[in-house]
Amino acid sequence: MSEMFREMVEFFSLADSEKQQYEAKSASDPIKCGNFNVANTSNQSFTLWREYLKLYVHPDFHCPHQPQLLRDVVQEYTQMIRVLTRKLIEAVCEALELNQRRYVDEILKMESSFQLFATNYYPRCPQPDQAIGIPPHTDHGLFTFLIHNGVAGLQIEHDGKWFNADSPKNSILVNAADQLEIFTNGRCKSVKHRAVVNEEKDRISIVVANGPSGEAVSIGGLRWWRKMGEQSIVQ
Ligand SMILES: O=C(O)CCC(=O)C(=O)O
Ligand SMILES: [Fe+2]
Repeated sequence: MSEMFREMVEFFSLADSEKQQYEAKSASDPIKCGNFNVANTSNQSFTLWREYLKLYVHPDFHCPHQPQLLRDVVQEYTQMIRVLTRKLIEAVCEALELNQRRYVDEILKMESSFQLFATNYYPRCPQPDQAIGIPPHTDHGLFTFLIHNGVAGLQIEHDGKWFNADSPKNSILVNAADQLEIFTNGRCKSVKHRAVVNEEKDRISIVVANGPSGEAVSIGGLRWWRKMGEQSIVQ
């Protein structure tokens, strides 16, 4: 993990001219970075205090050439996360008495699953109450896996209130995401969260989002819930 944080610090320290080639042009760019802008969501305007790098890493792997070791560490880490995702989906199927083989192998197609690697760099902010790292949102995919450099910032919404949700350094925090909520027909709720910034320390978080295969989506689960006499949470 510490190697990955080192590589990420190195990436964000690259000259702007080097990073510019990856500047986000469209949402589907396989490698994209960006920084400090204003976001408008649900009639609210936020000043975003962060720099980010996002990579599509599975089924096709994309990564900048610099810094040199980045490719290897991202490849190793995301491969390990795919194994973990599969185990967690198997556990969810077991708990809900869904046929694992059918859902994990045939429908979710974890071998060709979609995977996104994202790093957020939140420099210390002179006016933390006037800015935000990332505004409130839920993540796409089945699960997201989050690690950070030991600086607090993640908050989770529960019953309309925000709570600090900082995991210990060197641990992986797992969040349920949108397609898991659909797949389980609402039993696992996609967690609404945001990242706040602080005046004292730079923060880095590394987030890996794992979805089912692009061609599979989690429709299989829906058919199952309908068969069991439940109304699906999506049409
Ligand atoms: O930095 C964090 O703690 C949250 C990051 C996040 O929610 C995201 O990248 O989707
Ligand atoms: Fe998120």
